Amino acid sequence: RLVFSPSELTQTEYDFVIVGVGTAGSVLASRLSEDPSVSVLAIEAGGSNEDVLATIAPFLAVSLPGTSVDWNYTTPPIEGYNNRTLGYTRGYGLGGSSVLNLLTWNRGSIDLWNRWASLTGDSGWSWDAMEPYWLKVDNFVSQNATGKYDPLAHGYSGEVNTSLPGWPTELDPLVCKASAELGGRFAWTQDHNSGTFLGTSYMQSAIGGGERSSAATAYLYPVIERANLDVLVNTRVAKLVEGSSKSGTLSFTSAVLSQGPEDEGVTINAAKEVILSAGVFGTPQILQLSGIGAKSSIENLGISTIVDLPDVGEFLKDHPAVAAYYLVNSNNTFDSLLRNSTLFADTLAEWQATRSGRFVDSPANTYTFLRWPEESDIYAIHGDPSSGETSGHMEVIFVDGFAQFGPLAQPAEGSFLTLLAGVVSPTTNGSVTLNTTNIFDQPTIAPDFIASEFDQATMVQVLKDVETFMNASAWKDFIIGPYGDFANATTDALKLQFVRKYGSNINHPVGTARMSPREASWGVLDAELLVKGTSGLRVVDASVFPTIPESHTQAPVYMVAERAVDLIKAKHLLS
Ligand SMILES: Cc1cc2nc3c(=O)[nH]c(=O)nc-3n(C[C@H](O)[C@H](O)[C@H](O)COP(=O)(O)OP(=O)(O)OC[C@H]3O[C@@H](n4cnc5c(N)ncnc54)[C@H](O)[C@@H]3O)c2cc1C
Repeated sequence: RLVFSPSELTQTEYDFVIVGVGTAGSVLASRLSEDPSVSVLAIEAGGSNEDVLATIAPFLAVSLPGTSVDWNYTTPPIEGYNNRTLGYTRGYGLGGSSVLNLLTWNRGSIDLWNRWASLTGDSGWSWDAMEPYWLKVDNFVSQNATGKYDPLAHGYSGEVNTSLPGWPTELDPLVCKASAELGGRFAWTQDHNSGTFLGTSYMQSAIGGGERSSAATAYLYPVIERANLDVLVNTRVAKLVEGSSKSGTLSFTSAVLSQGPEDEGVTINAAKEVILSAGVFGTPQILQLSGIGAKSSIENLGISTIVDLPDVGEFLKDHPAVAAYYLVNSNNTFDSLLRNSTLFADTLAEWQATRSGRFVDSPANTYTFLRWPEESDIYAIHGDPSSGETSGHMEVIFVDGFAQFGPLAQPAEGSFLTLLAGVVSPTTNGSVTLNTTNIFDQPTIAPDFIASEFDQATMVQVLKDVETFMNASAWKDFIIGPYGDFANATTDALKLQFVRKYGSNINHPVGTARMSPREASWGVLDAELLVKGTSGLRVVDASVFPTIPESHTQAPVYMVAERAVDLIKAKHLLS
């Protein structure tokens, strides 16, 4: 049941206390409460966004950042981006970021999962071992699209509805044609979710029947009335405190719940485990506030270090990206839709009446992942930071209109094509550190985009790849020419300047509580996601990723959560 205040809770102890009911937290709340003998409390900082139209209609997703469903974080000035600050979007409310993300559905490459198995020393994270969890999550509903996907690469009875684009755009055949014309690194790939995230393909998304499928709609809402599940909203976990000590280790099985900066809070206990699923910024913040983190940084705020784990909040990785715009010869891009309120209202009405039309998709239908060319000397200079040959170094997303991404707003006139270009194997590390001891104050989230030479060189390379792709003759009747400062970014140095001026990110942060082998001196969690040096405390969300996927991140979060459920059920002998 949904609960709005800690005072409405009828118990002070539950078997499991889940902190953050976002993407991973919704999976855990749903799966752990499958066993009726188990009691579960899931605590979410935000509320329910079930009725917010833009969280349901896929095309409107781009309007969600900066609204009440967003945490609205801000970064400090980022040196690599000419000391600009960026807004950093994270989902606030049930379903977390799965409710406002841009829906792209990527499983991660074969090498990504095998690398995680090797880094953690646990073959359970390998591509083969994770296949059952992918099948538990994926419910691919575009079965009639023969030739456009690999039927063997999908699940058909998982929880999240997934599909190919439902509203074809004029760009789709042009992207296919340019890919066929250029071949090589740009060649067509039937289905990235087969395991090789390289080449050009149709985008698959977490959409079914023209609506977003989120962790909230797929996992949480269908079970929210279970008698053994309390979902407490509008409440933050301010910190964890030591519960009774088990087997000589420090047991963090009590959580302090708070509804405002002045609220002293109430304490709730977990008989079995506290599971942190507060996301890549919330999880390290709670750990640090609880005295689990780098001694050198938390003691500055007067917090006593209970477990000295220097990697908490470190190794923040995200995909830097920049938008390159082209003016196009067309009246069909979504530019006219955004400028014409009658057309917009009619398109919305069509979606509301029949779940059809342009609003059934996010604004992109096709994209490409690329590796640096084999002959490039980048490998000799920097090595290969990607997971391996099934993973890319860069990505380009094709958007059929002017997508506002970064500081440029949609011009008053003209039709556009946006190429969102970025690095998917960045080597730059950022961090999340506390500013104050209050959970209601934002921590410092410093992604430090393009600080490394590899990331700078790769941003330049992907913009060259954009030009190569757009020089294919397939575009000759469609493209008028590059728009704005991108037209003048004709050298490597000017391209880097362009990135510094307009670069942003694609909202895929991971890694702030990395898993590692239990005995390793690095990392925050062991391979079963338990916080090192503690008992009864686990982390399950994007912060556990030991490396950044060279693809979009939500499906791996769902898969990690599904495996975590099995680990937890096995440990506590649950059904
Ligand atoms: C704008 C945007 C676009 C994206 N686009 C894509 C895409 O197209 N494809 C893709 O694969 N991925 C995309 N992503 C990334 C993807 O959505 C995330 O990787 C994934 O959802 C993260 O899941 P999570 O469980 O780690 O965190 P979240 O889903 O963010 O969940 C964390 C939850 O914890 C709650 N919380 C935090 N602190 C506390 C606290 N102290 N107490 C209680 N609750 C707390 C939060 O409110 C939130 O509900 C996008 C993300 C964003 C923001």
